[in-house]
Parts: sequence; C-alpha cells; structure tokens
Amino acid sequence: MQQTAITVTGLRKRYGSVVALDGMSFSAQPGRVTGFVGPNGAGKSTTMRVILGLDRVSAGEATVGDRPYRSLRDPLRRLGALLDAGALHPARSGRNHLLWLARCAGLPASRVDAVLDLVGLRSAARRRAGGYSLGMRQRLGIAAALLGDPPALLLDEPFNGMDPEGIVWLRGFLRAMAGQGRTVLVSSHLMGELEGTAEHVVVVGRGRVLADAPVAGLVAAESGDRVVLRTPAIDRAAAALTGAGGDVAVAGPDALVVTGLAAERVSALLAAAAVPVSQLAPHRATLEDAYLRLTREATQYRGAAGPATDATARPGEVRR
Ligand SMILES: Nc1ncnc2c1ncn2[C@@H]1O[C@H](COP(=O)(O)OP(=O)(O)OP(=O)(O)O)[C@@H](O)[C@H]1O
Repeated sequence: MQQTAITVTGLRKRYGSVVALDGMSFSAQPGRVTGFVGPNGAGKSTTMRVILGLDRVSAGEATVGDRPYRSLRDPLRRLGALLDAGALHPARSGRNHLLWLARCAGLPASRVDAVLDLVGLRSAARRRAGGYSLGMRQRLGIAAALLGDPPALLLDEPFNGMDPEGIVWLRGFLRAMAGQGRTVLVSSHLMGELEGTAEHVVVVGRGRVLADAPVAGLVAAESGDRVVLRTPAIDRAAAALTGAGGDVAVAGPDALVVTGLAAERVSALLAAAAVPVSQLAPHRATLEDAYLRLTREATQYRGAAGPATDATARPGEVRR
C-alpha cells in the first residue's frame, strides 16, 4: 500500500469577521489513528473540507500524499472521506447508493459487496437508506469511503449516533485500518473513544493547533506527580501534607489531590499524623482531562458552570 500522509500547512480562512482557520498546521501519518479534536467551532470540519478541496483558503495548503486532493487523478483510490452521513438519496437502497458512487468513480461492483461486509451492513443493504438509523448511515458513509480501498481515510465524527456495539466495532475497525498501514484522521468529541483508538491526537482551538502529540504522552504529562486520597479528615490531612511541602487541592467532601509528594511519602506522613485514609493512589489522568485543560481558553461556546469534578481539579485550585 502506498504510504499517504495527510498534511495541512499554515491554513488561513475567514468567514466575514469570523476567523475559521488561523494558521492550522499538522500532519496525519500512515500506520496510526490520529484523533482530531477541539471545541465547537474550532475549525475541524473546515480543515477537513479544505483537505478535500471543497473550501478555499486565503493562505496555506493541504496535501494528500504530496499533492492537493483536487489534483489527484484517482481521488477515491487515494483518500476515502466521510463528512456528512446524511448526504445520501433517501429513496435509494444502501447498496444502490454505493453502486452509484462506484460507477461514477470507475470502480467495480464487486467492491460494493466487499465494503458492505467490512462495515457489517450486508443484511440491510437492500433497504431504503432513508430509513437507516444514524449509526447505520455512519456505517454506509464509511463503506463509501472504503470503496476505492484508499491508503488514507478522513472521517468527520464517525462515532456520532453509534450505539455501544457500533462504537466498539468502530474502535477496532479504525485500529485495524491503521494496522494495515493506512493513515486514519478522525474527528470526535468523545475523548474516551479516542483514548482507546488513537495513538496520536491533534487538539485544535480557534482555528489553530493547541497540541499535536502522542495520546500516551499527553496523558502522562497530565497525570503529573499527583496523588489522590480519600479521608474523612481532610483538614488534618491537608495540614500534614502542606507542612511537608505538598500542594493540596480539595477535590470532593472527602477527597484531596496532592502534588509534589510521592505516594509513599504521602502515606508515611498521614500515618505519622494518625490520619485515617480510605483510599490513596497515584492520579491517572484521562485524555479528556488533558483536552479540557488544553482547550479551556479556546472554548467559544460554553454552558452555565456545573459542579467541578475530581478529574478537572488542578493543584492549587480549591473546588467544593
Ligand atoms: N459556511 C460557513 N459560513 C460562515 N461561518 C462558517 C461556515 N462554516 C464554518 N463557519 C465558522 O467557522 C468556524 C469553524 O467552524 P467548523 O465547522 O470548522 O468548526 P468545528 O470544529 O468543525 O465545529 P463543530 O465541532 O461544532 O463541528 C466557526 O466559527 C463556524 O461558525
């Protein structure tokens, strides 16, 4: 399979006074799933449309392999894309939708049955696509992206509308695609799904890249040297730990997050001060923790403040 990176360099785009892309640059590499995440309005869909040559930019360029998508002679055999699962004729069956696409692209009808099997849609293939659930439409869109057996895939929110079984399937499917050496660029709002699926993540906000890093590295950096402990005596515990140089944040009625002291030292200090402890463990952050911190400044649309959670409590922040 020909290795085909998806690369965007210095993309800039405005819609009137709205800056949609503000120097967006990153590269999705072959052989791994790259998550593409960011708050609403961060520029993910615009970037994907630019990669597909559907939107123009005022500066920068996007390439598939080493060429712009529009200049590819056989685009479906180079990059498969799912932008909008609803983009189909509702009266046409799923199979006929794919046959029509295959015919337009000069691909054999045998590919249609092959991709229907790949996405598990064979039994529903002759039903009207207009009657499909959102999860089934996502599968049909993924099937369409696979028609040309391309070395690169670009999928906008493919987890959206999938039931738990579908999500498990899609996670394994994306990993398998990358395992075959394909480039897989996938946008999502579901950090938990990406943490188990993507090895690498590009976090964006306000039209630019905030982080471009391996998921494991982001999670490790976010976890830091923090210790989570539960105790019915948080005031005494906090006094003992701050007295020894720890940085203590309250993370719940009986929970503290301690920074700057190893778990063994925390345990010894609390034992010496006769503080009862019901739980003590090194804190393991999630991709969502890292995401929320990275995008805190870049989130444009936010609901009213809700209660803080343990996961988002940071050293020095006292939240009850
Ligand atoms: N056709 C358009 N006309 C005007 N503004 C647009 C248009 N498309 C996108 N925008 C604006 O450009 C910015 C980026 O939008 P985009 O849809 O790329 O973000 P996104 O990261 O995909 O968001 P979401 O997660 O909500 O899908 C937003 O401020 C959006 O309102």
